[in-house]
Amino acid sequence: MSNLKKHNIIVKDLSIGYKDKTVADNINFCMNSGQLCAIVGVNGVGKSTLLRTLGKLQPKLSGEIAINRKALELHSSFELAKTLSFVLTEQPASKNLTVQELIALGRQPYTNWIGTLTTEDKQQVEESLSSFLLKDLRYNKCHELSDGQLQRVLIARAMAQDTPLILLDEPTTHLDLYHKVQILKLLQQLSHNKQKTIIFTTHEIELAIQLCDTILILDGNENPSGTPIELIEQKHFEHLFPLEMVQFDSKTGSFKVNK
Ligand SMILES: Nc1ncnc2c1ncn2[C@@H]1O[C@H](COP(=O)(O)OP(=O)(O)OP(=O)(O)O)[C@@H](O)[C@H]1O
Repeated sequence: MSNLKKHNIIVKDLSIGYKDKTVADNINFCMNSGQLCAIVGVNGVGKSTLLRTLGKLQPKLSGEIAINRKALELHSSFELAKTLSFVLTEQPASKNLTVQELIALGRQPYTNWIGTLTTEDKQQVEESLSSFLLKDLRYNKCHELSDGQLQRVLIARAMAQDTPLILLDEPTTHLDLYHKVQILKLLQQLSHNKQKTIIFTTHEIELAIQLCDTILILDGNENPSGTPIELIEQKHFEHLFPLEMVQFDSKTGSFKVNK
């Protein structure tokens, strides 16, 4: 079942990008278990590239990424399947499965080669269905779901995988404000109640300020990280967007358009 040990991910002097192109460098942060963490920054600054690098979906250019004090590249695929789960916004495959079947796939790292679910696996699937408000939808096909419902299913599958680290690429895209808040609150509960480290990329900076424990701002320079209050006090949100267009109000933690 859930592993309540303390876990962390530490990144030092990380440089990310592609063969002939450095997308971002000078990335340093530490994120601990029980924390909901957002990666924010303008379009194209490298949020998804960083998330994919943290998930070992693409190689780093240089620097260090350590999960539980062990370098990411030294974790075997088998070990990583029990250490981190990755939730992508677009999930093309598996939409013909029912909600329950898709969530049960999260148990793959623990099952035998024909995928037989043990009592513990079934309990974990039930808990995930319940936590993400999916019990009434369990026999629905995934292609019948709304974007918000499908997003909950994909996160529930990651919860069923029961890894200490969960990475999500823009989990609130295409959702209305209510459903964005719903997803982020469910992620917050999961991180706090189950001591997971949950890191997600987002453009919802104001919601991240209200709901996250830690934020990493990719700004192409210092890339500061800290609690929302620390980052506000240090005025890091003020220069995120061109001042003549958008200004940050540190009293309300929100952005205002210059008319
Ligand atoms: N496969 C790739 N090969 C080369 N360059 C890429 C590749 N994928 C992305 N890039 C480039 O890397 C940079 C960072 O892209 P990335 O998607 O990480 O940014 P992002 O901050 O997530 O952007 P957005 O907020 O628009 O989703 C961009 O300049 C992008 O064009």
